[in-house]
Amino acid sequence: MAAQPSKHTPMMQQYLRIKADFPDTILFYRMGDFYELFYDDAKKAAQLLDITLTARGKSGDGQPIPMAGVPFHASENYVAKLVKQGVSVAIAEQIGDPATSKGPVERKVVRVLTPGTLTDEALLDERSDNLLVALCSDQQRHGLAVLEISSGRFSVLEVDGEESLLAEVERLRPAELLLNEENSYPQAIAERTGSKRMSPWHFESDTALRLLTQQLKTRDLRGFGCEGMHTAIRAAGALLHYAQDTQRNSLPHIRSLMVEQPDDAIIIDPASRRNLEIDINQKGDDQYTLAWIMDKTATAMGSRLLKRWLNRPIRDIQQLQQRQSFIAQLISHYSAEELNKLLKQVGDIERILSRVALGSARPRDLARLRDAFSVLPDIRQQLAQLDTPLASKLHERIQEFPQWVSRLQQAIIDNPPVVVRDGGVIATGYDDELDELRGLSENAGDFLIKLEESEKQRTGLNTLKVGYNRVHGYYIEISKAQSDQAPTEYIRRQTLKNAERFITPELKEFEDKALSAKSRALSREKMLYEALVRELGEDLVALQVSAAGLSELDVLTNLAERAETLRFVAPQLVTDSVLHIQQGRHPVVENLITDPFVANDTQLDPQQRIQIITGPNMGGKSTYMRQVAVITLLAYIGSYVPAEAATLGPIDRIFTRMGSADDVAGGRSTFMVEMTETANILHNATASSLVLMDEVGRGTSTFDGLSLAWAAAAELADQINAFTLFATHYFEMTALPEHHANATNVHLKATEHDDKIIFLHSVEHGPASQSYGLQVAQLAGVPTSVINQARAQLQQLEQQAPAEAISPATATSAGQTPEPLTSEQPISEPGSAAQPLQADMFSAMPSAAENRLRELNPDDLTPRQALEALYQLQELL
Ligand SMILES: Nc1ncnc2c1ncn2[C@@H]1O[C@H](COP(=O)(O)OP(=O)(O)OP(=O)(O)O)[C@@H](O)[C@H]1O
Repeated sequence: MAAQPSKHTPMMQQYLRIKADFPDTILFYRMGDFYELFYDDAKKAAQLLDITLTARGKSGDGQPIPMAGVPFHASENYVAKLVKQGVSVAIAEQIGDPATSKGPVERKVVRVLTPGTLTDEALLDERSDNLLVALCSDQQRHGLAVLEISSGRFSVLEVDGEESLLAEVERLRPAELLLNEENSYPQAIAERTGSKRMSPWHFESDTALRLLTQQLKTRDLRGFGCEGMHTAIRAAGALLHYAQDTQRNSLPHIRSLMVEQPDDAIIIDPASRRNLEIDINQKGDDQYTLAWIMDKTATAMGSRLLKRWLNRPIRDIQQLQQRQSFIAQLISHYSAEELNKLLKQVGDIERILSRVALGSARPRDLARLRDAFSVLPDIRQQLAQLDTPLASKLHERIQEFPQWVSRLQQAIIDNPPVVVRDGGVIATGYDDELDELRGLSENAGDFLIKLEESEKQRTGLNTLKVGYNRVHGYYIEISKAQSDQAPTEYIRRQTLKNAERFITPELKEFEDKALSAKSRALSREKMLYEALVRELGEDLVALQVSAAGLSELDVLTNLAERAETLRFVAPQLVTDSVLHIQQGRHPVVENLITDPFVANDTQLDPQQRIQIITGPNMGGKSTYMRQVAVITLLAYIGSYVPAEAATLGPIDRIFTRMGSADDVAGGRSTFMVEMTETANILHNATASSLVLMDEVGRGTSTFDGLSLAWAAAAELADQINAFTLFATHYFEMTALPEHHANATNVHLKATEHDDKIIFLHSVEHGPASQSYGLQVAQLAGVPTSVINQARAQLQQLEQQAPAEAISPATATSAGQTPEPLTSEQPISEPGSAAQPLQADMFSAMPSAAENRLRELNPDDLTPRQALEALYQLQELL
């Protein structure tokens, strides 16, 4: 990039010296009222910030130096924009005095802002976590360290295999991800916005251990329960070093290390996380997500905790039951509303406390702490009235800080300004010396008026005025006409067109005192303020524990309010392997539609493990399946659920294979995405998993798709035995229960009236009898001419229908008499036999493929065999 530093101007040499320490960071180099950026930094910033790229002087090789600049006063916005795009920024300020400097003024990097280490309120989204994550791997074992620097929460975990790793990264959504250069990662990780590759030495074991024990002030890490977690500890070391380095701070608010065990939580893979729209919808914002409906928390810290809970449902039944009984108490005591009001006054003390720890708390932060602390007694009083173990725990964790309430009330004015720099933060009466200094500078006005009066009288000059300007300080002004009558002790300072200005020894002495009093008052104020922040920092542990307790209280209060408002009930969490939901609802859809929501039952247990769900498009299949997952997820964060009753057994993972989108970035077709997700489910689901499959096989030809769908469902029913909801348009799939006793057919009911389809959205036993594809197309606005043509085509196909049923299970079993194809079946006859709705595709197939397909019995295929068979078929075709 740059030529030899010595060939440059002294200023450029200084720039390059500083830049050498920040190779992967955009350097903002302060020059007067601008921050200037050079070389590649300038090019990159010009592109990312849409600012002009210019050039300055010549570098050693005679080439102009690319340059871009941003005005100093608007820099915050530019920095925020860069950091949001995953770029780190270092800010070099002038720290030397230009008047006395020989050569360029001394400059130093005073702040480094990286996407994962932000603490400034203005740069953070208050209702989402902003995480720094480091990753270190040893073959299939992946260690992750996670830090939220704006709260001090620091945790480690280890997972096996790439799928689990991707699931964790998707859950955490790090703003910045530090990767060990030595390891190789899938594209979704390596090319994530905010990924940074670091040299292996950062991940060195011994250094990690030393750094961690120093930070946590312990001899070893035994007390944290992370023995044997070698890769996670190495990641934690790299992370801590990076955070300390960029913050230039010892991070005193990081005092503990939490270990997250994967088995403690229900695992949700990335695809399911997207499909269930937990706190981000498929478009990437939070509209109509589960969090959107569930989050009415009073504080931003509560909102962040709720999202963490929703993204990581837990499996500890005792803990969940404690949450449930706490919610029950809040409801029966009508305390949710009152608590919500009090918590609103608490605000986001979690982030404020970390700014206290980092020494960057602003005056308004302290005012907010003062207001927060003053409601703690009322909050504790509310808690004391509740009689559950969790209420007692929270009562214990949330402390009162009366000493700080009165101290902050005395110290800080009611509505302090944003920064302490210009003063006016510390209240009168808090410090005598400050009051005296302020008195001196504030009484200046009085003194000058009095001086003007007495001088006028003494000299008899009626044009005499006392004034002040920034260059010459205080002066006495007399008009030109009277100026020759000025007393002899007046010393001339400035001659104007119509007046002369003078100074007197008395005025000079006053000036010295008044001006210095002002700056002394400011520095005294700053000193007092910093001392206050430091002292608060000494109580950090108790304050942080209370903040965490308040966040939890906020989430539980919110869940109680939501349960009441949205008519939820407490689910029963049992150890039996069942999933029984009575009159379940989808909380988001229910709140979005204007028609009444049709509630539905779900019955999955050892006898009925898999539901084959059929019904027309738009009938409500996806909504029904998602509602089961959402109810499960809510139950496993301790929330009440949208149903009349629910009994849920242990769940280890939630899988969904729904919707279909190309992975253009990853170079995978719709079908490939679908199959990858299906393979993941078949490899990882267990008898305690909840599996939702929607239209598996849709992305390929009918027979490939059907065979695969059948094979996957059979595997789930027989081998895996997972709780499975399997929605399909392949009507042949409704024959599955004939072959698998634990499978059952249900369908979404619809009816026809005047040639129009009416969706009833109720889940009924048995397979659907009609697909209504044309009616739905009509409803969607497909032109009548096209619908008519399609109807004619359909009739023709029906007439050509084969004399053989084509369900994959019957394709090989000879001698079965199939039903003729028709679209005029009665609607939803429970238990009616499978009605093949597909046209005969065999006739259109090359015979080799046809023979191969007829040989297959997907019932007996393992997932791998099914995939292999599919590829063979594709080749044959
Ligand atoms: N239980 C219900 N009560 C009331 N309305 C519902 C219900 N379920 C679904 N709906 C309405 O029907 C619409 C379509 O539902 P959904 O997407 O679940 O249908 P689908 O059968 O999965 O359709 P497709 O097969 O085309 O994907 C929803 O957006 C909602 O407006």
